[in-house]
Amino acid sequence: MDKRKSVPDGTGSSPVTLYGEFKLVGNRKVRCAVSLTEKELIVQRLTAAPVERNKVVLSLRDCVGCRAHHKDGTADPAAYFSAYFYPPKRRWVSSGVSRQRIEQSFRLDALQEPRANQEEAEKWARAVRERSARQRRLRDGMLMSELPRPFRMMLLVNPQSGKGQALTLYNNYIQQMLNEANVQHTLIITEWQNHARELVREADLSQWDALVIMSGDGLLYEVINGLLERPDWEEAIRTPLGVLPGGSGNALAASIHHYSGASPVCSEELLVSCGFLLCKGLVSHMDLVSIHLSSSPRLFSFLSLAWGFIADVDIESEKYRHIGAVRFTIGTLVRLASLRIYKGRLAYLPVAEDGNNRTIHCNNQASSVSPASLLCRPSSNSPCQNTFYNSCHSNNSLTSRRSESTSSKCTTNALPGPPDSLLPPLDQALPSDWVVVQEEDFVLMLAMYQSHLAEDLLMAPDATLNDGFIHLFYIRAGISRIALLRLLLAMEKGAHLAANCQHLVHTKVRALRLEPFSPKGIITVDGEVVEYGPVQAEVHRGLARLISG
Ligand SMILES: Nc1ncnc2c1ncn2[C@@H]1O[C@H](COP(=O)(O)OP(=O)(O)OP(=O)(O)O)[C@@H](O)[C@H]1O
Repeated sequence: MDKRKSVPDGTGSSPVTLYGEFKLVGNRKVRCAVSLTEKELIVQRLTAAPVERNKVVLSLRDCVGCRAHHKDGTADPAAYFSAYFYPPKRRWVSSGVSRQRIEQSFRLDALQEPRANQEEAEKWARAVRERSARQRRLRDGMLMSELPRPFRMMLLVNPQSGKGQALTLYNNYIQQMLNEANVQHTLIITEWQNHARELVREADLSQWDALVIMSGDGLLYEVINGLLERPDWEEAIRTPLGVLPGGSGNALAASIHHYSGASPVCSEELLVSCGFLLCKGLVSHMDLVSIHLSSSPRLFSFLSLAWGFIADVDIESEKYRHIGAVRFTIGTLVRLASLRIYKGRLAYLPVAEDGNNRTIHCNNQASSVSPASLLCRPSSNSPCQNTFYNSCHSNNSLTSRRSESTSSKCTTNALPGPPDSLLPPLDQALPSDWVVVQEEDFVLMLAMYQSHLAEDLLMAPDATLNDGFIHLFYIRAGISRIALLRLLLAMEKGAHLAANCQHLVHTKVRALRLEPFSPKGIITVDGEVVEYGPVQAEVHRGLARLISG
């Protein structure tokens, strides 16, 4: 059966390493010539019709799994093997491409002995799996790290996320894909806010190869913060994370879909795409950003920090949650109708030309620091004269600011998680190499570390998973409603940066500080409301690991 021959009408890209002739499951009358190369599974029906019409060539890059099986409790001596593919296919009704499931199942009955048929089926299933794993690991000529097989996954599903359909989506799409890929998973349905955070804070992580959420971005925010609250945070945050879109925004899911090189898709197609990437199990590093607020503990963020128009729309549209992602459109129109100006002070540490930024001690002296050295208290002898405070408020005496700051502590050091080497305490003046934005009237401030802010908002088109940048956007006051609407519409395809709008500023930074002036307002981190008031942030390049295909 295994004749190891070249198939004369193969694709010619690589030689056939395994060949067999089997019956097609579902149509036993049809026999097929099945050839396996290093890159493809080629199935050719042995009928009189012209060859090209009878041939299916499936790339092993698109294969999530292959298994051998037989029919229990029957006298049938045959064995079977089934391979599962999710190739990108052109849509029928609209332009674009989405992944669609193809199963190829074969019946092996050439031998009398059921055991011999089973062994042959297992040999094929193993060969398909091994070759598709090799194809997965080699992406763009680069060797990617891969989760072990089979991998054990904790899958946290928020039944309330989005339109409340995450569990149904799991049942309809994901369960089957995970079984096909032989991913062992334990399903945990979250029951209250912070349930996921508590679970991962206490979990025995040696039991899991990956922690995956099926929800909106809020549940991943909980998982990341839960991991970084552990005493063993350094090891814990290395646990590969995964996302399956089940919320209304699904920004990280849309970002990893975008990084995979795929074109925009609708929600259910995004779910299949992310399910496929999850089954492939390729792991990359992902940037995290530490966030300091006045009196709350330090937080970690994987997506965004927002103030002004976008934060308001996100939170004010919560009341339309039942209608899904359309809530953002309605929220945008409502807020546009009564456009607000947000007053505050914004400063940032730009990305240095050489790509490196100096680090500071708590006393603002520039040098590289060890975590232990950050345990110091801020010095009253700061050498930095051109500070955030004194450059913006010349009537505020530096001395009085300094006396305030000497009472503050470097709060990061008492907590688990990496120390922040670029940030002085929040109530202390900023170093001289920070840029202070001259304007103090804004329509919005948005710091992004991934490409998408929502499924249909490509905010930072050139962002990558671990570029080490905070992509800082702000829109100055004075923009007309119509110009703002045009910008927001352009964001859908990431065209806003080319729109030449004088009011929009985009820059790449390592750290930032925002000090809103109004006593009330909304600040969001990864779409979740946090304490309103002064806030600062620093990026930690590649701190987390994400299954991203
Ligand atoms: N069973 C539950 N009941 C109520 N809230 C929950 C439950 N499980 C999780 N949560 C909370 O729901 C909040 C929203 O979740 P999530 O962000 O994942 O969904 P979403 O808001 O619909 O999606 P998106 O952020 O994409 O808009 C999170 O803060 C999470 O803590």
